[in-house]
Amino acid sequence: MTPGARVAAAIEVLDSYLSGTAVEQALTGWARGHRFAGSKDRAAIRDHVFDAVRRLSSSQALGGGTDGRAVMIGLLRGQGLDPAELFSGEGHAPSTLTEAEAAISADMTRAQTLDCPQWLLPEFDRSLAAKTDAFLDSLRSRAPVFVRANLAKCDRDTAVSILAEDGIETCPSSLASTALEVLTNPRKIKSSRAFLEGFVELQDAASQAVIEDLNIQPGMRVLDYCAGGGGKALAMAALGADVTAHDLSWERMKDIPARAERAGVAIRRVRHGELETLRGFDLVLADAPCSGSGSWRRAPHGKWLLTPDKLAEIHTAQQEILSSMPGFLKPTGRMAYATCSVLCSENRDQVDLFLKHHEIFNLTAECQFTPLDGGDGFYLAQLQGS
Ligand SMILES: C[S@@+](CC[C@H](N)C(=O)[O-])C[C@H]1O[C@@H](n2cnc3c(N)ncnc32)[C@H](O)[C@@H]1O
Repeated sequence: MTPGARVAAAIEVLDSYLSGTAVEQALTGWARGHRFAGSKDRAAIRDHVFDAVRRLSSSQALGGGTDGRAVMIGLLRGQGLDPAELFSGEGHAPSTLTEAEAAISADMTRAQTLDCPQWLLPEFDRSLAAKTDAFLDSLRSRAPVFVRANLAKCDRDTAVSILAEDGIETCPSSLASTALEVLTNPRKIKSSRAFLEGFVELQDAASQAVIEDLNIQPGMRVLDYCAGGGGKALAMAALGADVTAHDLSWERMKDIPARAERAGVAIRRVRHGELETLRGFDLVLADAPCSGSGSWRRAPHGKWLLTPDKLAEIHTAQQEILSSMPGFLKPTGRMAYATCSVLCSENRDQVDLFLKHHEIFNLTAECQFTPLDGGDGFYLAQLQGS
């Protein structure tokens, strides 16, 4: 496919997305109907689409409309390119720009310039103060890819060498002692020997930093209360913790056994109803459901899907999770509350509310990562009873 034909394909996918189809589903639907497209074409189309979703409001303003064609015109303009070069009308490229399309000059609001839903801007300002604009701007670009060296099988230098055998160049990240930033061939990771034999796992560097901050010791009994696919459970098990994984949804934990086997670690899974029988953990971690605002570089559709009502539901779930954690701790145990969000309303406000109703607990440590540190945005608060 020519570069112009790839843009035309991205316009089709964006039209489907903008009419309500989930972005992954819109991409898969297009690929099914165009089996001639090779993997490089599909990757290029995917990149256009995700770039456009990251920059949706500025692209719509710069393209002078709300459909896929306007978004792609605006995206190219926002990237400093001349859309007329790809909108050539030749072959399968999109038709040439109309006079009106060529003449658009946009006067954007701050929210449009930063590609932030207008209603969320005050909460970002409250949460990040002077860093808000730089943070929101960082969400407009692709996220780097990181892997975690699995200390249960190798050290970080060995992981670098094994990845290099498959042409995957990496460099150490300063965010965590296990983290490697992938510099070349990120799409090859899942088929590399390093991944298939469990020497590395895909995991964001800030996620790894959160685990490092927990100071896990071998033999520590840890409950991963919101384990999901097990990213953090695996990282803690690799440090020698005795990990029990729990999630409201059993289905979400279905990959944990295979991932644990590949990593050479053991993780026990418990169903929601069985948890009441388990007590006395040294550490209970809740990597709570959240808006995902810290990872919107990676999952940019999240920012356009969030509504005030959905955020309110998330707050309620976070409060309930925090309140149920103390029941699983041993008397001197520690609670760790984490989100991949940078919003105060999901982080410190939740912790303050918990502390107000649980006076014997103290906040012993707190940290907030943002994409300006290199990885995703992540919040961690640690609490201990007195
Ligand atoms: C941010 S994800 C966890 C990601 C995971 N810790 C990882 O590192 O891969 C949040 C998880 O919380 C789960 N969850 C939502 N509400 C819950 C609740 N009330 N109790 C326990 N888990 C819950 C969701 O099903 C989801 O899997």
